[in-house]
Amino acid sequence: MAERTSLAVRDLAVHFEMEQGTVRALEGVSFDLHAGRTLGIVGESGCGKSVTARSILRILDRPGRIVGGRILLDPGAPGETDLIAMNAESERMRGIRGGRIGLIFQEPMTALSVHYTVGNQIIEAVRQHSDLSKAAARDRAIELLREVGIPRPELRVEAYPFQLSGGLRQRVGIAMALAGDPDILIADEPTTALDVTTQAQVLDLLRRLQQEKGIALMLITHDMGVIAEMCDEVAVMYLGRVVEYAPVLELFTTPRHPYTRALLRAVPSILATPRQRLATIGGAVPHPGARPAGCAFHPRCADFMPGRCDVGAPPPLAPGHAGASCFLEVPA
Ligand SMILES: Nc1ncnc2c1ncn2[C@@H]1O[C@H](COP(=O)(O)OP(=O)(O)OP(=O)(O)O)[C@@H](O)[C@H]1O
Repeated sequence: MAERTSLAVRDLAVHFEMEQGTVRALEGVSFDLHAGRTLGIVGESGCGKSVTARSILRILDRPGRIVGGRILLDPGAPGETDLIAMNAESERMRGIRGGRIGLIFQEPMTALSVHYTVGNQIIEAVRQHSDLSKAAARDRAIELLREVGIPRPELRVEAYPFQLSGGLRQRVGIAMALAGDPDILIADEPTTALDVTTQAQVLDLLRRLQQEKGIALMLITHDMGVIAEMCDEVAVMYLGRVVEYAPVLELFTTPRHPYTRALLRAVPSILATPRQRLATIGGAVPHPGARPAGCAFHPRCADFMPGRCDVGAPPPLAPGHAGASCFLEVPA
């Protein structure tokens, strides 16, 4: 059966207008999310992973602005919708945010309030995206807590977030993300704040939910171990661009972009110690406001070709096709 593309991001560009000038946080970012599959987005801090997620959900922080591209929900289907063309605060976009597309944060307290019980917060989220009565929504909240593996959910529904451990709180965060019955989930570093054992449990949970529900999952991480364990395809980002896109096995066996190779070299014991965080690679990521000419990675690149890589930008990737945006891929 042909896989269904749930979301297609095309040539997404995001700018932050700062006093010091325009920061081009994203430039020409393209990728697809497919039902039942997981796309990993990986790269060092500041490469644009969170800005990508927040753009899809239309919750970009000011002064961030989407200045180009398309974000197509159900691309090619009769109901295809470009999320960029929608008013971020419109009722329809609010329905999509948390309804069709759920978001799991690194720190679950970003999504939870300290003032209300977890039950009341999930009930509220369920009711925002359905016509259920309060009593039926409460039953649904208990069912969601059970689904995410919270023991004794009929008691825990009355707990306040601060009464739960970090791991249980993240499970509640996942239950909140599932409250609108989404078919697309965006998880932004969902396990970074957790200890190693809890990380493994939360990743298992995400994988199980994704497979059972056929969800299209976009998983943002720094962590090549998480990528290896969880993802079908991977987009490697550097300074606001996707520099390599590949099926996960190809990425680890035949990485094509020197940046991907550097990331993998920085985690030499990847197979021995999964979930190890990326070590830093040589040099620092430049600020997007001071993007180097040519290929932005050239000052740190082991394969730098003077007169080529510092002059023109390598051709961008064709969306959905494996490859690297690098002059090594292009005949001289
Ligand atoms: N609120 C903001 N104001 C100004 N610039 C911002 C803001 N948020 C993001 N940026 C710019 O966008 C770039 C990308 O940020 P983003 O948060 O997407 O990176 P990231 O890859 O998610 O990093 P991390 O792994 O640290 O979360 C930043 O380097 C910064 O220049």
